[in-house]
Amino acid sequence: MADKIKDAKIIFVVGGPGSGKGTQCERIVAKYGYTHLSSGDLLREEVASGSDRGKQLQAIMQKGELVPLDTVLDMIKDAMIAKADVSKGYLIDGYPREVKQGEEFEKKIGKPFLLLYVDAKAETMVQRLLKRGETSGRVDDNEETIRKRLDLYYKSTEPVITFYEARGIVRKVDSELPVDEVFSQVSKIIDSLQ
Ligand SMILES: Nc1nc2c(ncn2[C@@H]2O[C@H](COP(=O)(O)OP(=O)(O)OP(=O)(O)O)[C@@H](O)[C@H]2O)c(=O)[nH]1
Ligand SMILES: O=c1ccn([C@@H]2O[C@H](COP(=O)(O)OP(=O)(O)O)[C@@H](O)[C@H]2O)c(=O)[nH]1
Ligand SMILES: [Mg+2]
Repeated sequence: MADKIKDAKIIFVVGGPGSGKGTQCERIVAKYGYTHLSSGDLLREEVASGSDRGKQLQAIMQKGELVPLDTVLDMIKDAMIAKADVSKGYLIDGYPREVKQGEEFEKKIGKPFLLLYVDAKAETMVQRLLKRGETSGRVDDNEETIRKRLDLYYKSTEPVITFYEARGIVRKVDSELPVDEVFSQVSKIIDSLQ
């Protein structure tokens, strides 16, 4: 089964909470036809199913902490295999959250050719998430949890960017700009690589 995705084209999309990863991924899907897999969305689907595992996940996410690495990786892998026959490539959104997750992904699945780094200022991210929280229904879009997600992002996820910089596959976009302008930067990057 895993053979099906052995040579898949993979893009990691990394950035702080509310930086605009999901927004840019939607645009990439519309233009390039990649399969969008958001690790956070996969986890929220499990929560919505009402399963026992979902209940445990919700408790972790509500606190802004990280779900165990193997759980997330298994979900991503299953979702990739399910789409293998129709996929031109995969956008893995919000993953890896820590260097170890990236290493495990590469051992079990494959190597990304690009890490798209969606960069915004902390205050911008907080404001966007508070606004989103008015309608998103996400248990983690509240001020207290947003601060924790942000702290964890700087502590655990930023080192992921440094790790892949050494490999020369990181490209940064400035997501303080309007969505269209950010996407224009994203398009140039993807066009130059494929
Ligand atoms: N002004 C502006 N707002 C944006 C931009 N990108 C996203 N937003 C807004 O910011 C909020 C968060 O965007 P998402 O795309 O959900 O961010 P995310 O990085 O996927 O966030 P998480 O799912 O929390 O990781 C949304 O309500 C968007 O409307 C941007 O480039 N410019
Ligand atoms: O690989 C992942 C992705 C997400 N999460 C959990 O899911 C939440 C929401 O993640 P998402 O990427 O949707 O949003 P972000 O925190 O980036 O705003 C995080 O706070 C974590 O609790 C996790 O543990 N591992
Ligand atoms: Mg998202």
